Amino acid sequence: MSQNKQTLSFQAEVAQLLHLVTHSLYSNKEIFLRELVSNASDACDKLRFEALADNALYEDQPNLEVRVSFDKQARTLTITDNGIGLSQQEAIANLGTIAKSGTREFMNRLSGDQRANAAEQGQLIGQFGVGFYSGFIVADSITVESRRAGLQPEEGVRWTSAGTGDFEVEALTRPERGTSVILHLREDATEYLSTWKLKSIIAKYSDHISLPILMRKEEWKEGEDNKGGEMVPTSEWETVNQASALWSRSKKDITAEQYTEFYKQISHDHEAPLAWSHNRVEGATEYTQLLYIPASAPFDLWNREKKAGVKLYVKRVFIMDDAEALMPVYLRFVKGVIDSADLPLNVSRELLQESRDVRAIREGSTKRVLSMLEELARLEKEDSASAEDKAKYGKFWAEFGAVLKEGLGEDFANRERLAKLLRFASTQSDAPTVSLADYKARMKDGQDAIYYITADTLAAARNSPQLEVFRKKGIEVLLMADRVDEWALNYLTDFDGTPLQSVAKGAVDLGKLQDEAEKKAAEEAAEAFKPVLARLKEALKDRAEDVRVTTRLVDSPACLVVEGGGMSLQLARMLKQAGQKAPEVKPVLEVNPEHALVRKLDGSVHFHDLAQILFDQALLAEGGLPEDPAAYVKRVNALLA
Ligand SMILES: Nc1ncnc2c1ncn2[C@@H]1O[C@H](COP(=O)(O)OP(=O)(O)OP(=O)(O)O)[C@@H](O)[C@H]1O
Repeated sequence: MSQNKQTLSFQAEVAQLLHLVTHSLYSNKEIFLRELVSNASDACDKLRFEALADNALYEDQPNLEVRVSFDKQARTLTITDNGIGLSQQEAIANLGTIAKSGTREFMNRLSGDQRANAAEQGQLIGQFGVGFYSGFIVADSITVESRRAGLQPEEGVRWTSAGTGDFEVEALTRPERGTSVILHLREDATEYLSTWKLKSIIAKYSDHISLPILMRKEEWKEGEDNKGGEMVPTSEWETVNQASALWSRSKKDITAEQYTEFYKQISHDHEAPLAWSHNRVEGATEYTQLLYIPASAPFDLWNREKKAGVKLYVKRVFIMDDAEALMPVYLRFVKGVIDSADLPLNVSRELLQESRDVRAIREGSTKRVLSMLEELARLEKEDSASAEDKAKYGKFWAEFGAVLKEGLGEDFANRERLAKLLRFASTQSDAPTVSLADYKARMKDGQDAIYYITADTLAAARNSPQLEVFRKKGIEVLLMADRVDEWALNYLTDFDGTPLQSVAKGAVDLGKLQDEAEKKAAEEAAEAFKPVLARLKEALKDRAEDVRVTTRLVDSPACLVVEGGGMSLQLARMLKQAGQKAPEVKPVLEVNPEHALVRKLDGSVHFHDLAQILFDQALLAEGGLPEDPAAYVKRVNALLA
């Protein structure tokens, strides 16, 4: 035993993960090869990238490749790459902890659902893949031998583990750069000691990998002593995948399965995408884009700092993951690859921000994503579309609609296209399926605005007193409860020539929707109510900007509104909750002179208390809280007693 051998423990999460991998039944064992080949390919990408700055890293092996081989007697399967390799410290750090976010998500899912039985857990592993640790699905021990590019041959490392709590590392002399992952196969994994089997798995999962994957050629060997013959490996290697980056191939040569498999590989998503778009763009800026719309939102979608999902390549050379300059923030859910023919290979993130080519790529890609979404929205209404296709836009909207709305404030150039993609719930539709065009088509004669209300929840929006008169007159109101709505709607003042109007802002003007008799009655009521209004104003002068008579209420005594250009009470509350500065909004109290409680005001000895109650109740109905809840309760109780 070498003197420098050390035994180290896995990070607790890794030990937990390995326990799962080795103790669950697994429906899809073969994914281990996909994961290991993908790591090998990533390691080659990293070498190519580092070598841009230091060509010597190629040493005497400029052709990057992955080799897959096996030894039937020893029961080992080996995946070797001549990529970047690992130093001893890197082996300890990277193979002893959980690096990738996909694996973390997988762990979260499992711990979030303790009821899942072993078989279901196994299925989850199959769908997600757990990177390097997938090797333990088929191996009872794994040896990794590696040497980092640029280090001396004697600075190699051997890492060994039986997939229990710990692993060993020792120094190794390894002349060739790169990594070999040697799997010591379990009894029940003998099937992977077969060229045919391995080739078929590579064809299924790894065909699009842009590097050559090599295996030994086989030849027929007659059996001795009348025993049957068999195929045996020769010393010659052959390439067993297409070895050209998927996106660089012609569309017509790529099947839907290949597009889907590629998506799963780059996104770590186990679900098939909703749509993709693959184009070669020519002209002033040349690039290839392969962009996908996922079917489900990742757990961290709300994090606007979250890395974008688009990988940047320059002439097939991988440059960086998460190239945020290539996609606007509001399209951060899009996954894919952009391969530029114009950018310099040594482009940095900083340079990307300033590049005119990148701006052109971002604009082109944004348009492409919007076209994909428009196509999904079109299919939703297309009679001849399959049920699955029809459901796609609804699914997209449920997962990503709120993020797309950010675009209204972020991407002025595409605002009109975005507006057409919006969907809302409304007083006529519980499901968020109403487009602004649908709404317009249903507008009443004489209606000259698109009405909407924002609230903390859909239920609060639906039950808001502000809607009463609209309901009475059968006018549809869009209901909005996404946190982003209020902000986003600031940027959308009209749709197709019709203004959008919040029913909680400004005096309600139903314009031509009110008949003459109604207008006259309202004016008379307001006139008769003037003295009471004056007293209300005085009683509430610290709390309300103004008090006025309204026609928007039918069943409720009062409601709060803000003046036309002001910030809604709901947005002000949201900002406060988020710890941000919000201006003090003094709302207007609108009262319904027809309501019994309001009529009671005149001549009541409790005038002051009733006025406060009226205000507090309007605040409650609108989703807020009285600033002094105890005082409110006391006043109500005093009147009830
Ligand atoms: N063949 C390899 N060559 C060099 N480094 C490797 C190799 N395989 C794994 N590693 C290192 O081990 C780390 C952990 O690998 P693992 O497959 O668990 O996650 P990952 O590859 O980081 O995740 P992702 O698949 O999202 O990129 C890698 O990030 C890499 O640093």
